[in-house]
Amino acid sequence: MTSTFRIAPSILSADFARLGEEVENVIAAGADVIHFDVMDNHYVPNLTIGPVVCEAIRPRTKAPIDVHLMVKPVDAIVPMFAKAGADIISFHPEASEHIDRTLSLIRDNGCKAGLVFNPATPLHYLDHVMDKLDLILVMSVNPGFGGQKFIGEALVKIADIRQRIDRHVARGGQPIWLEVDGGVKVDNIRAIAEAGADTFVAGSAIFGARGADGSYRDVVAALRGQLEPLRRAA
Ligand SMILES: O=C(CO)[C@@H](O)[C@H](O)COP(=O)(O)O
Repeated sequence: MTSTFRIAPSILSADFARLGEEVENVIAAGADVIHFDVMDNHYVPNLTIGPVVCEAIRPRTKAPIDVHLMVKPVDAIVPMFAKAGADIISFHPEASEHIDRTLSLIRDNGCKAGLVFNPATPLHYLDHVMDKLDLILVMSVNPGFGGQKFIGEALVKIADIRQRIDRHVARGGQPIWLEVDGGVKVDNIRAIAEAGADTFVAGSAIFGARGADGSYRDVVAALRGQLEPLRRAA
């Protein structure tokens, strides 16, 4: 069990007309990471935001910007996001012709590198690249939209990846974040953490729960509160 947990609001569910303010508000509310969903209407059936938006929000926070690329092909857009201020860039293995090369490209551009697993993507893609990973993202919904229901089978995959990461670290490997994205709520975050995740993306659960004071403090505190007993037990 890890003692470090990170809350990563997905700005896909934020008010895009006030995006800079929304980024500042969730970080002020106690979140750790800004999760930035990039969809191309090709790899996934939706279209969202690109490097210019990343560049626009970069000055609004010192928190890491965690870019989740749901695009195909991947490589051409990596340097653009690095230049726009991304800290972490992750992509789907099915969307890259050369996974090892794309991971190197991300790190060579000064960012941390992540690989993303859809609900039906097999874990063998991890087999030869653990040394090149800083983050593994498990999708607990099919990618493309916020507000979907958590797919329970993801817990099995999280537990499997947790074992792989722990074995890797025990052999002297670098730390790797284990992030989960899709349908994460106050009522399931503890079970997700118990399965082995340490980083939790939440879109509708956070941006749909602005408190009476106009802030996101209560919902971020409620998510963290669910994790507190695990942190003490670690
Ligand atoms: O990448 C995606 C969806 O493709 C996610 O980041 C969603 O934006 C999460 O939204 P919620 O399920 O938390 O509402």
